[in-house]
Amino acid sequence: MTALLASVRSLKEARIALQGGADMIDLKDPRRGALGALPVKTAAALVRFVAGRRPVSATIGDLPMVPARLAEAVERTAASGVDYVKVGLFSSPRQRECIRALAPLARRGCRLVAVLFADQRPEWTLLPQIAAAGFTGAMLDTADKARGGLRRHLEDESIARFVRQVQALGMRVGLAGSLKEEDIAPLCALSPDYLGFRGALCTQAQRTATLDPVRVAAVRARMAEATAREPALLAL
Ligand SMILES: O=C[C@H](O)COP(=O)(O)O
Repeated sequence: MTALLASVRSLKEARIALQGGADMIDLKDPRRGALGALPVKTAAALVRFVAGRRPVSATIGDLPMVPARLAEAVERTAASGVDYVKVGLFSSPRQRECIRALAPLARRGCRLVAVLFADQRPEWTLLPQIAAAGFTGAMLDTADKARGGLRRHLEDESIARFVRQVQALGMRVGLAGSLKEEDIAPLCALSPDYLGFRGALCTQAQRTATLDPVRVAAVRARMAEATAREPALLAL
């Protein structure tokens, strides 16, 4: 069943996401970029607030592909107590070096999720290395939120290949990137583990605005409807 990941930046938003039925609480400051990071103290306070009711993930920020900087940011973020740390693999010749630099952290038990960007010609060939480095999951997202959503940049067939490949490598797979309500059914049909949302959950669909309980409920309802159809689709 595809689960609902909701990106939140405050305690008030975390409460709305929990009450609205989000399955994963994702800590992020959308004003600071696609994977904008919250201060570690704020993240730790949010982890205490969620108190195990749902798994919690957090982003490390839109950082340059410098291995030591990523490793340091992952350690700092993990110290907040989150269950998963999301690392953006932005377009760069140093992506493989960065993945290698994070492997020791994965070996020490840090649950890492690699985020590839649909609007930056993501390299599916990185996936085996990501799995071998011990990452728990891989996600697709978009880096430039002004340039349209995931399905504007990649055909559904290509997204389906990503989902299958990540799952075949034994990792959990998530899809995000300015997803709208109408994207939910076609993407749930691909059976990813997570669909991730921020903009669609906010007032006037502005990702830098505040989570709106009415929108959270609408997305939750669409997800419930679409996931109810998943077993039937799988049986085809
Ligand atoms: O991880 C999920 C993201 O926060 C999605 O944000 P977005 O829906 O605004 O692209």
